[in-house]
Amino acid sequence: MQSPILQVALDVTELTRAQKIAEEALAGGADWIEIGTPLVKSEGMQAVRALRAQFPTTTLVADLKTADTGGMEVEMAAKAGANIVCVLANTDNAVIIDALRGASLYGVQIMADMMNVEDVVTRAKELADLGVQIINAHVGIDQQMEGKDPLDILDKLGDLPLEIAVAGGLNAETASKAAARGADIVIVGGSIIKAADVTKAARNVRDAIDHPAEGTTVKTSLDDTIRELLEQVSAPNVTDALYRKGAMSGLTVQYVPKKMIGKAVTVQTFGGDWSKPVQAIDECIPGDVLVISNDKRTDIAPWGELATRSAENKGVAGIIIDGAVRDWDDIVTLETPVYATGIQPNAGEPKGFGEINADISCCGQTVRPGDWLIGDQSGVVVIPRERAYEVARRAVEVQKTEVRIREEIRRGGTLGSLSQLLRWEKK
Ligand SMILES: O=C(CO)[C@H](O)[C@H](O)COP(=O)(O)O
Repeated sequence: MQSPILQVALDVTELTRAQKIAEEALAGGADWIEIGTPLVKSEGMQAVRALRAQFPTTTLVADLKTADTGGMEVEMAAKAGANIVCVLANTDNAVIIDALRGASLYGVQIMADMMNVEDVVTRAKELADLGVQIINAHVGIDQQMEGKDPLDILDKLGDLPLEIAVAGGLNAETASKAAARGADIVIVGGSIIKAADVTKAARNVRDAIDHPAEGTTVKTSLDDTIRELLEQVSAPNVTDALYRKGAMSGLTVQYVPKKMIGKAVTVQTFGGDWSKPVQAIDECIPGDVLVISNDKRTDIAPWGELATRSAENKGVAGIIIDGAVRDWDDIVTLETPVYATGIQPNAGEPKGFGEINADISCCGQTVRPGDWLIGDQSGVVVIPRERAYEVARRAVEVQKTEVRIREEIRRGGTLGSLSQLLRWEKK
């Protein structure tokens, strides 16, 4: 079986960074270079021209995701130096036909991106009949964050006698599976271009697709998957993934012996009444986070060392109190993260006011039972339970992007120059 082509997608917004990444990816065994949609939107056809000048003989793919003016867009990309132009498969046939006219006039090929196509087999056959040369079984980046898998599309297209590309969050392991399932072109973006060592990451994928293997898939529960993803990231990564939302404020008292990740068990109590907070410990399962609203009272504590010890016995991942905590000298000898807005020696009476597992307001955020929390030395971020998987996936992408930027800073760049900060100021 012939090895698939490895196409590396330059999904960055700065041309100078893209050029360096392309050079490193080719050194690691990439065959084709894709001018990714973010790059072409940020830099225009100049990105294609610059990469053509830099790599005169490399196959360049312009991922325009054309949805209209097929011929015109293909002409622009072809004249700038592209060999293959990507159009959206679910656009009207009029666009595809015009793109194909342009392609034949300027000697380039058309790759049709199957994102959002319902019946992929029927559409792929139609496109092939129209003359499209390459079908891309693609799951877009936002779709990946919701758990969609390009290998499912590939499986449906696998038997068709067409040139098939596959893309969408592939890494060495999944790229190898794609090769084993017959992909002709394996397209990889993030897991190569966000690596500190792009050459090594490209080489890993190259080796993986040169030796295709199905491997074994271990099925894990959704909660375990979310937890595994959040283990890889920081609280700042998560708030970035939430477009700078979700951070709790005022948690100036922090004991963080380890990162805190877990689902909320919420408690509303009043004026230091420690009855509901202590009862809530018994409602927790290992890995939960206790989130307590003391009605913003920092003059009286509903939580202390004995409660923390009890929570630790139950495997609670951490405690957050919008209010005061006491016994701090002892709490800091334990192993459970505790966040609070104040320290105060006096507790209230255990009268039983309040509620367990109601929606509460805590440190500027609404917290509902089952929402996810991540806490580290930077603070605590709340993740709405219905978006937990998606946000965790996005946070991992934020974290991966930082890996590469960190490496570029290590090589002597500055954050401002690398990201061309001034260019992004709102005009
Ligand atoms: O076309 C794209 C996004 O629309 C990407 O280039 C493609 O999905 C490959 O990148 P990644 O491996 O990061 O998903």
